[in-house]
Amino acid sequence: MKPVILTEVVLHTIKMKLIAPFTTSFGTALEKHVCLVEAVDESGVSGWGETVTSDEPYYNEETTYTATYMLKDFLIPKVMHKTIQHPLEVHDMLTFVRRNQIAKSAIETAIWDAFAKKNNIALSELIGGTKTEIEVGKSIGIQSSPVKLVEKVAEYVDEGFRKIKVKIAPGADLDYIDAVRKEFPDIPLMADANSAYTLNDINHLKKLDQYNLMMIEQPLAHDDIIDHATLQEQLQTPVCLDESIHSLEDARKALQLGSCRIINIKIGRVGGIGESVRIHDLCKDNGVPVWCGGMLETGIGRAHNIALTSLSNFTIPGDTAPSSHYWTEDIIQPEVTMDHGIIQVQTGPGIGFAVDREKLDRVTIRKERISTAETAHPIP
Ligand SMILES: O=C(O)CCC(=O)c1ccccc1C(=O)O
Ligand SMILES: [Mg+2]
Repeated sequence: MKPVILTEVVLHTIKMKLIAPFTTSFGTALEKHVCLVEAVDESGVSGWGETVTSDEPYYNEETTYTATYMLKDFLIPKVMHKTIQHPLEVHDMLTFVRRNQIAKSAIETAIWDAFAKKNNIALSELIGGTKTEIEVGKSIGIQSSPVKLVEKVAEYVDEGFRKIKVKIAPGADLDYIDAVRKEFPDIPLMADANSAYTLNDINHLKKLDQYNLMMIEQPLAHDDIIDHATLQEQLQTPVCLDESIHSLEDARKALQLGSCRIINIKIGRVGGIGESVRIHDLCKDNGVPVWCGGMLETGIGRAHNIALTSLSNFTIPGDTAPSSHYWTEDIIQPEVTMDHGIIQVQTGPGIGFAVDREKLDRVTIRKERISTAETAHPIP
């Protein structure tokens, strides 16, 4: 296959308003700033990536602005003008910078898209995806009351979503789940705590076992895999890890310790598509199912998620809901749409969606071009 050689990277910083506020145990998001990374190959082909960051460092330590800075001063200079034989090489090229996985993922995913487009192959096919369509779930933020939540769940079940994920936090947990289960005894239902509990809450968390949940996602600290193992031993409900898994090594250790029975793979959180595929394969070899989490992405991040989810061990519906659930207008053509809870995997080259330049320009607040590998810092 033809290698990629980047001659220019364009950073499009955009601001988009969410159609509705999204509340988790760490706060409420009303709008998002993201940096879209356009990686231009010497052939003129552009590949696209997205910093799936939040505006504040509450989910993890990164923000859109820290990610943009890391990209400009360290990560892009490292890959600029290099001959990249295959995008699987990019992960290791970027390990000279510690952590900053979302920033790394933004340029890594752009290179995957550029490489796939240059070689006229769908991203899904390039990574070994076998599914032609994927099942989708809906992640629902914390609502003002259990009644409100039940209304929302009813709406999304009617729309055809294959899984309902409810955000929980102390004070908004058992009553909420109880109300949903009473109304919907059989739907695939799960809870996501975003690290809102500690092991002191173990007896409280055990009460969730009566609701036949598919899993509880990240109940304990964002940086923990030890206490999660203790909790999993005492819970019937499978524990799923999100925040705690940043790499293949983290996943290996969590599985070895028994910290979870399911892993939520987010491309941004683990530093890109290469590492996502490796974690998928490890889980598959160990009989551990995975699913693709969401970060309220624009169409670009959403497109990467769809391609990734085409891998065979993504057996649980993900959080990749259609564009219209987040934005009045997405920046890709066509937008991501869903039919009875199913999204078709794109078959066109790369991510298979085109960036709508006109719509992009309307939400752009800054545009910077980088074409040199020179920086203020020595790059090893
Ligand atoms: O994109 C979606 O719809 C899922 C949103 C979601 O749950 C989420 C959004 C922002 C930060 C963390 C999370 C999470 O999965 O924990
Ligand atoms: Mg989560």
